[in-house]
Amino acid sequence: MAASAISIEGLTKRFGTLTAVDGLTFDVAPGRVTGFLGPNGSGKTTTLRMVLGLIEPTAGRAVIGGRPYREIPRPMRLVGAALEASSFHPGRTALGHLKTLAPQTGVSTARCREVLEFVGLGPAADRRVGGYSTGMRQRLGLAVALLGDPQIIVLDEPANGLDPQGIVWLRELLRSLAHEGRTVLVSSHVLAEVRNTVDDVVVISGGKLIQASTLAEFESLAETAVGVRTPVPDAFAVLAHDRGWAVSEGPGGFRVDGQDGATVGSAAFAAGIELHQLVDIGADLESVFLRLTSEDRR
Ligand SMILES: Nc1ncnc2c1ncn2[C@@H]1O[C@H](COP(=O)(O)OP(=O)(O)OP(=O)(O)O)[C@@H](O)[C@H]1O
Repeated sequence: MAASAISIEGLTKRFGTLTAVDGLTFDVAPGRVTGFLGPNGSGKTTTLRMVLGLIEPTAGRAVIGGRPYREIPRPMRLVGAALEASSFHPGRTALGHLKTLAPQTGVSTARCREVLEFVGLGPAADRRVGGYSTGMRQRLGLAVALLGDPQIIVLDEPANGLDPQGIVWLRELLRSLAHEGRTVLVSSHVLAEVRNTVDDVVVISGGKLIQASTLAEFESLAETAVGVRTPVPDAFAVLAHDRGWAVSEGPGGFRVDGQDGATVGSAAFAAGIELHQLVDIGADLESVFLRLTSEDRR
């Protein structure tokens, strides 16, 4: 397989006068989980629908394993996708649903049962999907995606409707799929939801690419901060003022933005200021995400 499992070049989709996806170019690498991030309505689903050959691009192209989706023979053996969790026939059982997909995927009924077990739907395999919770539908969507044991997995907001336990389970599952060398592309409008899951991020806003990098590079855009507790807040406030630190005071103590613990600790020590707590507060990635995606880049 080519170095990038999914390759998107100048991908554009217009609906009338609305440009939903605007000249997107990025690659998705195998062996990694890539988060496809953007606010509601930023064009994620439209992009994924083009990747999966469900709608035609207005311009540009998307290729999977070197060819457009529609040219892949038995695509479900190469690419597994879950776009909408709600589009299952409510009268069908989960097993019945997978069995209808088995011939085109070239898999057995045993494989259908196996994959339902794998996503935690074993006990519910023979129940009608109409009675499923949102989380169960998400799991069924995953079962469909994984049915053909594909190398490339594309999931649209798979964490929606999952409870916290389900989210942890999903995270482990996606990590293990990537660990096996598979390509995992997963969309979300909630950065926090995927932050512990993804290796790479592709961030879009208004249909345009904002950032495509490793998560670590993305995190480096965020400013660090330090939390401080001191029995002598007035003295600390004077020190912060003297140093020109951006400081705010809350019920839990001070927050110093843009500094690290070593700088603040040394300065306090030199000034003879007693500290009872000094903590590095992790980079505030959520605010970077909001800032990047709310700026008007159109
Ligand atoms: N078939 C369509 N006809 C007209 N407009 C559409 C169509 N599909 C999507 N859009 C519009 O394109 C824009 C992007 O929608 P899209 O569903 O791709 O965003 P999204 O990032 O997936 O959002 P969400 O997180 O809410 O699912 C939106 O303004 C949407 O209303």
